[in-house]
Amino acid sequence: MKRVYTIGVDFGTESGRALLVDITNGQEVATHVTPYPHGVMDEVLIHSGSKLEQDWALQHPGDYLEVIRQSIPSVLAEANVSPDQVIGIGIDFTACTMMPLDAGGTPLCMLDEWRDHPHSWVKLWKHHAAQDEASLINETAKRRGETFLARYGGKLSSEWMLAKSLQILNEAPELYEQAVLFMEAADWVVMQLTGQLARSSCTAGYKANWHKREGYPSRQFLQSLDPRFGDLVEKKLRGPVKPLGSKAGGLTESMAALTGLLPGTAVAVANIDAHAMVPAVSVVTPGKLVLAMGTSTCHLILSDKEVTGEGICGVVEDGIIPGYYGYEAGQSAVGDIFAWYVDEAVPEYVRHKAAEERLGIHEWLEKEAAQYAPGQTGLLAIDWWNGSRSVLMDADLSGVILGLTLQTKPAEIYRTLLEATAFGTRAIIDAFTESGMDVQELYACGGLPQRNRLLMQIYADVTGKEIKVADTVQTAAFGAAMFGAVAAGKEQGGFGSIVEAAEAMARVREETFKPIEANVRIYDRLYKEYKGLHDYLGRGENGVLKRLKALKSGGRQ
Ligand SMILES: Nc1ncnc2c1ncn2[C@@H]1O[C@H](COP(=O)(O)OP(=O)(O)O)[C@@H](O)[C@H]1O
Ligand SMILES: O=C(CO)[C@@H](O)[C@@H](O)COP(=O)(O)O
Repeated sequence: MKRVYTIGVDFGTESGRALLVDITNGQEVATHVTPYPHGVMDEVLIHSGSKLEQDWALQHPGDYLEVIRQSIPSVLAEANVSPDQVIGIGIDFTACTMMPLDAGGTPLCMLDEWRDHPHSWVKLWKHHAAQDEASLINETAKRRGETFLARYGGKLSSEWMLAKSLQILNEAPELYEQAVLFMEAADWVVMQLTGQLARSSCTAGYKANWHKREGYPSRQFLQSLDPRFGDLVEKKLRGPVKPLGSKAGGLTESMAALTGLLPGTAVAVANIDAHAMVPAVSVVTPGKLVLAMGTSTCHLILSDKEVTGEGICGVVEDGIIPGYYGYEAGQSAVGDIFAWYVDEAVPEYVRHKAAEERLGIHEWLEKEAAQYAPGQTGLLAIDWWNGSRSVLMDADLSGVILGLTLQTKPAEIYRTLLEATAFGTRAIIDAFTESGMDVQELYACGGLPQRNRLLMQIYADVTGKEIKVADTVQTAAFGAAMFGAVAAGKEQGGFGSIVEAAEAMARVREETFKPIEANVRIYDRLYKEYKGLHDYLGRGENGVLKRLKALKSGGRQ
């Protein structure tokens, strides 16, 4: 019997990777990573070298095509698989990562006349410079009693499509006028692969406030933000919204030539990275919270009921698995906090010791940090290095470390940062539970659980719950590959639904992380302190973090 395969391509924050998977048993046959040549632009713009303002984060769309050009042929070659054995492709992306396009679908930043304008580039998910627009959107939606607001925890994020689009209108009306479409990078890549404009119900639902029955926010609402914003949906967000799991189209001749695949190969409607991981860890039913842990963490859970509440970044019907309401919450920085510490704040002697012991800096710090018992560092941190997505949805908050002394060691700080992110996750679990959701089990996936065992034990101890870990190295790409198999359909050797695909392909490791009772007790006490500080600094009782930010940006508050 001829073996058949699918390819999942995961577009992360720093790089993109392709994964070739055997459909019959879910075996990961070959993988290839392409770092983005231009990385994340958060200081200066390429070409002109002009300085970017605070909280900007841009990307180059050409880098996404580079991933396709390099990584797909590489996995085909490594696996020695012939193109006719690959029945489908699925992609997943960070989101909301959006860009303005001209009438031909070319990103404005790729045109000479616009390339020196920062607003012409891809705004990466962690571009946080649209907080003023997000605040206006939230106040206006609240005042008008817009029904969509409750589905997003009562607050839309500065990371999302409405805020980012409104920022373009406010700061670059001439560019806004010129843009024929605004598109999620996820959907743009699918358009490059298929030549078809197909927006994903997942990207539209979670990031552009689209609803299966109600559609996007109304013209009247958009107009009330700015009269020029009224036609955002008809003009710039136009295009069919297709359900997750469906086929967006077939691979074009030119993309077939570029990738080495056959023209017409089924391409799935795009997915968000974190959301693709849910079926990839075999979660297709309610009660199981999936932690997609990488640069940031997304928390995803299914339910058969629709509830609303603080901390829920979005609830979308059929948004993750058809037939269920999919819930998302998140922490805007997790791995990024650890990376900040390692890159910006670790003393030279740590680098020497790690090199002497032939360990990476993270690994050395993890080993040393594991020597401390919970509470023994005397430190406590709040994980807002990139603002708070859940539960406060406020990009203007910043990180805090409490309890430093002259004796504090780098490994103690590192441990404290790991703990802070675990407390942030516990606050999200509490918020879900308070909203009426039953969180029974935790499933961890993404890059972090594979890399840092101490982190996973801390999460088990802080949450008091056993954690199952994905048995895939590239969980998001694996999920995307599963959707590729569903888009190909049964006739091609694929699957009739994502649930069938999960039964055949997905798995978790046998080893789990179990809470250690003595640690749980101490972390319960520390979590109370975290929550107290979280509410004091985050809910307005003491606005010092915002005042510091205002001072930094030259404000006089
Ligand atoms: N051993 C480690 N312990 C903790 N964090 C790590 C370790 N190694 C890498 N990281 C962090 O993991 C993050 C990358 O996660 P990954 O899931 O691979 O990427 P992405 O989120 O972009 O898909 C980076 O922020 C990096 O700092
Ligand atoms: O916000 C979402 C998903 O909703 C993510 O794309 C975003 O947090 C980025 O994820 P990574 O941490 O780069 O994996």
